[in-house]
Amino acid sequence: MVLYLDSAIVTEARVASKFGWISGVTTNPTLLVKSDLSPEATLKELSEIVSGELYYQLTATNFDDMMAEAKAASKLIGHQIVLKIPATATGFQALSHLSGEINCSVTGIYHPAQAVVAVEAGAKYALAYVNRATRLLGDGLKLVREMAEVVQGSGTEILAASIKSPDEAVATLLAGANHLTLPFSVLQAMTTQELSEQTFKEFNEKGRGIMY
Ligand SMILES: O=C[C@H](O)COP(=O)(O)O
Repeated sequence: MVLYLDSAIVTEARVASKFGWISGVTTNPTLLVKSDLSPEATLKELSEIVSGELYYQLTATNFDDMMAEAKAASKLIGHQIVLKIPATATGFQALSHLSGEINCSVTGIYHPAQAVVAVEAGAKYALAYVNRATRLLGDGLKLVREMAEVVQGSGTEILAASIKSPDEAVATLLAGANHLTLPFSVLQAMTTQELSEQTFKEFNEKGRGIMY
């Protein structure tokens, strides 16, 4: 399992990369627009900050433009790129042409059948939007469970996104997701528990180590 930061804010990526346990950054058009820099400058900066994978979501909607955008993004980001390709008929066609040369994921999956096509077209990752699917379909965890079952044994792994809390992150992994991408606030929240803070305060008040 790996954890990614789901953000295009350069300062967040800088802090998260220093955590030491974040394997890359996922972006999408609405995250990129929140950056102070242009999408190109943001992606360039992120590629320098992050040592692992950097996800870029295609915005083109026809096949030829998707291919051109994929090549431009690949040139800009380099070997760290993972393309996020929309789960549409044209997207799957683009995926089958691109997956031999660039690491690709399929994004915006709302039905396990789309995950089956993602496998056949060569996706490295299939993305489930957990919270969004719960809001739109009633049960995002069921979607994750079914996707995990249909891709089992293939070369495609489930990357879960749209996760709003540590509880939802854990439930998503228990439902069968292989990897998670999380907003900065959720990553931070996952490190902090009031009881842990209290426990170590108590130890340190009652005893001492070699330094203090
Ligand atoms: O790129 C996908 C995002 O993680 C979706 O998250 P959201 O549903 O909060 O926009």
